[in-house]
This record gives sequence, structure tokens and C-alpha cells, in this order.
Amino acid sequence: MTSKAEILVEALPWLARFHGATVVIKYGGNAMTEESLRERFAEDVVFLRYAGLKPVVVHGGGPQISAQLKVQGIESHFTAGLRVTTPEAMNVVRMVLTGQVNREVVGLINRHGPFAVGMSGEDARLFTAEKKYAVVEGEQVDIGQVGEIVKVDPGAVRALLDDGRIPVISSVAVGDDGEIYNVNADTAAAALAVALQAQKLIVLTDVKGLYARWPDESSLIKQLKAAELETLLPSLESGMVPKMEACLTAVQGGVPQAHVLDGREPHALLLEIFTDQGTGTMVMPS
Ligand SMILES: Nc1ncnc2c1ncn2[C@@H]1O[C@H](COP(=O)(O)OP(=O)(O)O)[C@@H](O)[C@H]1O
Ligand SMILES: CC(=O)N[C@@H](CCC(=O)OP(=O)(O)O)C(=O)O
Repeated sequence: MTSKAEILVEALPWLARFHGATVVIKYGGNAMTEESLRERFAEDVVFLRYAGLKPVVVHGGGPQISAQLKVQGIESHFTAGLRVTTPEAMNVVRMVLTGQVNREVVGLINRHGPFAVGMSGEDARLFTAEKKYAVVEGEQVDIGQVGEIVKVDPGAVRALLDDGRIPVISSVAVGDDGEIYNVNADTAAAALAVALQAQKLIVLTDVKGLYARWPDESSLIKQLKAAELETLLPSLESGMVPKMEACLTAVQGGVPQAHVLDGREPHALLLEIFTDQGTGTMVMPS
């Protein structure tokens, strides 16, 4: 019993420090594939809310989109880590992210009380995007309806937080031209963390954190400064690139800490926020 009490007491300074803090959590497609992990994630988010923090969830759903595209026989591939998005594929992206994954996350959280309110980046013009081109070997490549966020209007998110709700947001954006854009969810989470001036951005994924020499297990980086990350970025591959770019954008935009955590580890969020040990990789300003 003493050890349980010790764990609670260890949380005290962290509870004091983060009371009232806004924390943006990116919940990734690969960390949400198992039912039990999804339930643990929802518990953690609700715990944060009861502990006096203001969690905001931005979710992806890459594997779920790929599965649905396959079912519908729509060809799909990635260029420089971004899904080449035809108008046909965009309909599926929007349907899966906003209509399916968003509803699932909202439902899981709301088993614990009337907290989660789902929205798309299109709603109340939360995310305004412009067409983004990929760069491959120095050449600009057209990747369809992929967007780059150029403006964030977090008013609706703030209103939900002020009302004690947990906003759950899909990374679909709208352009000034009325076009709908597919935005990488890590990038969307970082843009929102900056706009809200969150105290933390937490990116959940399916690895322990950032490895200096992936996949060498001994090369996990526990913490690094923005300048060190800038140096490391060009050497990174695939999925880690948008995540680490997101962390960099966040800390350079005034968010004091950005983390990449292992979403496969039960209660990774609670361990990171309320214990002394910390997990994953933490990025801090230089
Ligand atoms: N340096 C690195 N450190 C950690 N993971 C890396 C690294 N380089 C590439 N990866 C890969 O990036 C993946 C995470 O990206 P991704 O699959 O897109 O995640 P998610 O679906 O959670 O958004 C890891 O599973 C790993 O295979
Ligand atoms: C442009 C682009 O690549 N968009 C992503 C959006 C979803 C996402 O980012 O999901 P994860 O976080 O699960 O990877 C996609 O279509 O897969």
C-alpha cells in the first residue's frame, strides 16, 4: 500500500505544475489499432481532465484510411511521407477521419462522462490550409489535395475548453478557395498547440521515441534541444519526419515541451505527465 501512496504523492508537484495547463495530444493511427489501448488512452485523457488539465486531442487514422481505400479499390501511395490525395481519395479521407475515427475517439472518452466534443478542422474554420507540394530530390511534386495549414482560428476549441469539454479534432482543413485538404495529423497538432500556446504537445506513436540510429534499440534519445533536432532532421526517415517536424514547430512557436511517446505502453500519457521518470523523447527550446 505504501508504494501506491508514494506514487500518488510523487504526482503532487506535477499536479500543481500542470493544473489548468492546455496539453495537445496527437493520437496516431498506429497507436490506436488495439481496442484495449484505445480504452486506456480514453481513461488517461479523462484522468487529465479530472486532474485539472485541459487536454485537446488531434487524431490521425492513416492505417484506417489505407484500409478503406483498399476496400473501395482506390490506389494510394505516399510521397515524402504524405498521402497523394486525389479528389476520390479525399472523400474517403474525410469520411474515415471525421466520420469514423473521430466518432470512435469521442465515444470512448464519453463512456466516462459528457466530455468529448468531436470536430473537424473544417468546423468554425479551425484550420485554413493551402495546397502543399512535396519536395523530392529538390523537385516540387504535385500530391493532390494535401494541405499546409496557414491559419488557425482556435476560438471554438477555446470555447469548448472553457466549458470543461475535451475537443477531439480530425486533421481535415478547408482552403480560402473552399477546397477540402488532407493534412498530416502531426502537423495539424503542432499548429494547434502553437495557436493555443499549449504547455505541452504530446505525440503518441508506435515506437519508444526518437532513435538517433533507427532501428538500433540502444540509440533512443531521451531529450534534445530544438537546435540539435534541426541538425538531426535531414537524416530521419518516413513516419518520424512529420512527428519531429511537429515537435520542432511547437517548441519554436512557444510551446515549452514537445514529446514523442510510445502509445503501445499502457498509460504512457499519465506516466509522462505525473511521474518523475518521464518516457519517450522530449524536445525543448534551444
Ligand atoms: N529515427 C527513428 N526513430 C523512431 N522511429 C522511426 C525512425 N525513423 C523511422 N521511424 C519509423 O517511424 C514510425 C512512426 O511513424 P508512423 O508509422 O507514421 O506513426 P503513426 O501512425 O503513429 O503516426 C515508426 O514505427 C518507425 O518505423
Ligand atoms: C497528407 C497525409 O498524409 N495525411 C494523412 C492524415 C492522417 C494521419 O496523419 O494519420 P496518422 O497520424 O495515423 O499517420 C493520411 O492521409 O494518412
